Amino acid sequence: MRLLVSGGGTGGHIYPALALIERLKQVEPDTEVLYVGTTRGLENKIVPAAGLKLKTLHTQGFKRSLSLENFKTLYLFVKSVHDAKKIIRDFHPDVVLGTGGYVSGAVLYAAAKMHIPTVIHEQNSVVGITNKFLSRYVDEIAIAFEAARAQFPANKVHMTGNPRAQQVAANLNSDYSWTNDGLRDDQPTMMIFGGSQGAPKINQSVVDAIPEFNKRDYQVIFATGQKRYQKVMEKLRNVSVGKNVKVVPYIPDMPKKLPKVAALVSRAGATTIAEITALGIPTILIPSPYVTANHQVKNAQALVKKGAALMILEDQLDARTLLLQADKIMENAAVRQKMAEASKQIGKPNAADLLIDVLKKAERDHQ
Ligand SMILES: CC(=O)N[C@H]1[C@@H](OP(=O)(O)OP(=O)(O)OC[C@H]2O[C@@H](n3ccc(=O)[nH]c3=O)[C@H](O)[C@@H]2O)O[C@H](CO)[C@@H](O)[C@@H]1O
Repeated sequence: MRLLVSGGGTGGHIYPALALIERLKQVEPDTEVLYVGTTRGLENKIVPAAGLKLKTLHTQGFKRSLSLENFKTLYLFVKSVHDAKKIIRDFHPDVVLGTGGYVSGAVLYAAAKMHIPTVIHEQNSVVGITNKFLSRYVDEIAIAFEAARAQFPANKVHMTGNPRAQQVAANLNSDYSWTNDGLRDDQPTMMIFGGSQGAPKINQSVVDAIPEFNKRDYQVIFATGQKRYQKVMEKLRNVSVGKNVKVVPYIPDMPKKLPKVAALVSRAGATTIAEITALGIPTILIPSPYVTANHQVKNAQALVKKGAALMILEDQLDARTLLLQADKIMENAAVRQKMAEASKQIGKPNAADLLIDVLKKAERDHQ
């Protein structure tokens, strides 16, 4: 299959696309892929690192209020659609897949206008603005939360789950050793990160909790977010960081590390949730309050209701609440076991295969 993929901005849109590509190449080794992203997003780092060809377009989001910037956004959209058509003509894909972010709006719109089979993947329970716009034009729509179904034209929707789930599930027997990070393999390890970019309030709470974490019988690996690392390191200048705590800017090889994690503290982004539930990782979710329609709280509640996760709302987050919940999970293996079982019940470990079926359907129906 010649597949053109577009999705960008944050890891939550990029990793599902990469997971799908990895699986497609396994089942169809002669697959050719081209990735189209934005000039500024995380994809500029992650996509070439995965050995894929990347082309970029210059796009930006609409402001919700009336603003002159919106004229520029409109201009950039029209120009991006024009540039996307050229990229599509040169690559001549069999199918075009969009995984969200403004750039996929231009690319999928261009492809639909050129009568090329199109599929979008929505990772969230509340549909993103780009996918909502595209839903009129594309052939098929794949979702990961049942709650998204009613927000799309019913005849196009397929429940697939998030392909990242299948990718991490395939690594279940990872032989990763924490000694690579200066930690030990004989202590339970808690991983902490605030989504793909890090989160200031989570970072501050972890910094404040480090003197206590130093005394625990468990380990902590904490990713600050690439751009927030310096700031955290400045705050830690006068704090001693114990041997059982490791602070890094970003964790690039999650599929290898996640199966070795005893528990996780994270935002409630859709892709993180797909990973947690595919592996059954007991988690403390701290939903981002800065997202459309507070959708991370809805994502998180789906797990909390089933006993698969605990939740701390951001306005209640500090070192004390974090430590309280962390100890509850990390100091009791039976609690972790129960949460893990509940979590696995929600997981969709064959999501990539189901999405490939949808791509094939779009291709077939065009013939
Ligand atoms: C603030 C915002 O708009 N967040 C949205 C964004 O989240 P964002 O991209 O932050 O979050 P997600 O949780 O969906 O995905 C994060 C991804 O980054 C990975 N990761 C994270 C940290 C790290 O050090 N290394 C690493 O590889 C995680 O394993 C995961 O695969 O897109 C998601 C999917 O549309 C939405 O649900 C989120 O609400």
